Amino acid sequence: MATNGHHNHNHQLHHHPRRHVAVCAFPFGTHAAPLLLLVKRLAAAAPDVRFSFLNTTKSNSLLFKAINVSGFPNIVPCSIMPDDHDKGDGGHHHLKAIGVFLQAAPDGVRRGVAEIEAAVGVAVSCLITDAFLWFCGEIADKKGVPWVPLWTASSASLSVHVHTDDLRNKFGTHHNSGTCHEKIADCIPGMSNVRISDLPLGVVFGDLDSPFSKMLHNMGLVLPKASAVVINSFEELLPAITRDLKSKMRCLLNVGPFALTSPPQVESDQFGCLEWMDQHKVGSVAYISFGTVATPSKEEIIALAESLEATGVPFIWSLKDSAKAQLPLSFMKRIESNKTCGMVISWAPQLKLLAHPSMGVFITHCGWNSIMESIVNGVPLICRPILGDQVLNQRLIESVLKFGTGIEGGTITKSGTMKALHQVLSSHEGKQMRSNVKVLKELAEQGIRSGSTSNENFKVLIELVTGPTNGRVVENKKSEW
Ligand SMILES: O=c1ccn([C@@H]2O[C@H](COP(=O)(O)OP(=O)(O)O[C@H]3O[C@H](CO)[C@@H](O)[C@H](O)[C@H]3O)[C@@H](O)[C@H]2O)c(=O)[nH]1
Repeated sequence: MATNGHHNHNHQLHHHPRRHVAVCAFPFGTHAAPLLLLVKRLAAAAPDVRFSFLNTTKSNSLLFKAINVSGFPNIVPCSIMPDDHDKGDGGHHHLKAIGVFLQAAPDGVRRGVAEIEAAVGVAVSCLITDAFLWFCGEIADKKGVPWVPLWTASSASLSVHVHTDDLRNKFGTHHNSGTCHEKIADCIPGMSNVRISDLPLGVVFGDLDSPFSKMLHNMGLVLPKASAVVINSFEELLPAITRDLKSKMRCLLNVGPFALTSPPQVESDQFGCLEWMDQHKVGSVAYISFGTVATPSKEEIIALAESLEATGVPFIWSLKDSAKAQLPLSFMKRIESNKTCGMVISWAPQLKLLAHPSMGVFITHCGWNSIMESIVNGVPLICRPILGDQVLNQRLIESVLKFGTGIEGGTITKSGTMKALHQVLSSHEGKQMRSNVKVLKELAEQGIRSGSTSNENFKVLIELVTGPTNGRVVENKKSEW
């Protein structure tokens, strides 16, 4: 394992920090970014506490370029986790790389923590980690310090993992979702609209023995024992699920949406998207992104391009260069000769785009960060989930929160997408979706006002992480390690 040159040499400030918190990231997908944003918020509240950000070299170098921590000498990137071999294609390589990382991670964390303790000369007094790193609970417990995992997705998917054994007991386990897919996951409070087929792979169907499924199962078993589980959400969004999770956890802290409470400060607009948006009518533009992990098939990319061409809906499409090559030549020629019809770019300033008045609809894979960002900006969705929690997220959006629609048949076809675009942008139903998401936006904003839930939860978190707690009992239940 390589220690890197990232160690901070600002000895004046850090020779004797009051406390030393180890933060352990999961280096795939959009997991490390929300963790660093949370740490920034904590570091601002506790400038005399040092936060050592343990991660792989590759992830840390991308992350600390994307998120500016220059005003935070107490956040120190420590690239001492086992390095990943992420090919970033969302397929087999990605899962394999995750498996390799997960296998090496427990030792990596133990050694990493010992290294930073030796380097700083102050013992670690709290472990904040991605929830996927479930084994950190035991590491923290052995050290006698709090473990504070961050769950980066929705409370609904968290609940599914916490209730995995209940689901398996009731519905059995299956090779695929075919045999039980229309059944309702009603053994989980707040899930009366969720079908078994909406659950992530590896819970009751799929490969239950893959390293990823096992990790999620183990995580669901140990999270209730964590000192506090932190979520990028707000309690009012899914109140029944929140209530149930609170009854199962020692402490559950919704401290989001991060898009409001810890927005990233640098979002460069190198392609001039915002000026382009200025030229379009209010509520008219479609923004398209499928996140950082997976991309739809070539056929779907072509069908999406055709639907945009046929409808004439102006668009900004964030698409990796490798996938851009799959777009039809005629489509590329059209957008090159007439820039106002749309742009295809490799990375968009998503939050700023969603906040722009011209934004009309977000065609999304339903990653949780994207969903929260849509809610805080009041943007309705067209959903094309691909993996993991995304199908469940689509179900919540369509049937519970009601601010978006799927595409007929579940995959992108020209006619299905044209229909969905019409529905969201031009129909009465679309109007209703827009007004529903505005209500959620308002709830999110209320949640972060002083004295409200997310804000109060953050205060509890600060006390827990930076202590001393002045006798205040933070948890609802005693530890059962
Ligand atoms: O051009 C782009 C594309 C993406 N983003 C940002 O990238 C993030 C994407 O996050 P998300 O929507 O959550 O997608 P993934 O990166 O795919 O997220 C992974 O992690 C999420 C949180 O655990 C899960 O919900 C997803 O299923 C999983 O794929 C968001 O903050 C976007 O604002 C940009 O800024 N510009």
